[in-house]
Amino acid sequence: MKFQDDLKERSSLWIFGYGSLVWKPDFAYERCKIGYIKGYKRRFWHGDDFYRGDKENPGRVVTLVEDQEACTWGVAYEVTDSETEASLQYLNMREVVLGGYITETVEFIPKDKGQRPLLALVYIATPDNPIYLGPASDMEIAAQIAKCSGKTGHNIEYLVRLAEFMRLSCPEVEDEHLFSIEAAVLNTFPECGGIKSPDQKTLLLGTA
Ligand SMILES: N[C@@H](CCC(=O)N[C@@H](CS)C(=O)NCC(=O)O)C(=O)O
Repeated sequence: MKFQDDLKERSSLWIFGYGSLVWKPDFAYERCKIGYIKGYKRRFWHGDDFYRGDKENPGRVVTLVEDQEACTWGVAYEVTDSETEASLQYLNMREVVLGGYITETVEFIPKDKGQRPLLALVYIATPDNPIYLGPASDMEIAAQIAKCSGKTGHNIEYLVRLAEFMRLSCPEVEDEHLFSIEAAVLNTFPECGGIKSPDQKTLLLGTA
C-alpha cells in the first residue's frame, strides 16, 4: 500500500457492521472490507420495537457481548471526509435514537492478511438499555423471531440475510449461535414452510 493511501486509510472514519449493517448499510461509503473484531461475540440479545418488531412484540436483533475468547465477523466501511457528517447523522438516528445502540471504538482486522488492522466505530447495545432482552435459548429466540415484524420487514428476514452474509462472505467461520437459531426458525415453524434455498426465503419474506 502506498504511503499516501496508508495515511488516508488511517485518517478515514471506519464503521464496523455485524448485523443489518452488513447487508443494508444505507449510508455513503467509499469502500468496505470483510474482517473481524476480537473480544466480542454476536448474540441475538437486543430487542427491536421499531424495525423488526413493535411495542407489544419486540423482535430480536444482534448486539455484541464481551468475551475475550471470541471474535465477530462483519464488514468495515470507509467513510470519506465529505460523507462523514451525513453518514454519522443517519446512523445516529437509525442505531442510537431508534435502535438503542451506543458507540464504541474497536480494532478491526481485515480478512486479507496483507492489510493492517484499523480502528473502527461500532454500535453496541448494552444490558442497561431499556429494550435489551438478554440471553434466551435458541428455541426461545427462534420463536420470538418467527412471530415478529416491524417497520422495515419481518424479523426472519433480518436473521436470514445475516446468515446468508456469513455463508457467502465468511464461509470458513462457524457461528453456532446464528446458524442454530436460523435452523430452528426454518425447520421448526411450519408457517415458514421449512424453506431452504435463498430464493424461497426471499419469496416467503417478500423482500427484494
Ligand atoms: N449495530 C449492529 C446491528 C445494527 C442493527 O441491526 N440495527 C437495527 C436497529 S435495531 C437496524 O438498523 N435494523 C434495520 C432493519 O432491520 O432493517 C450492526 O452493526 O449491524
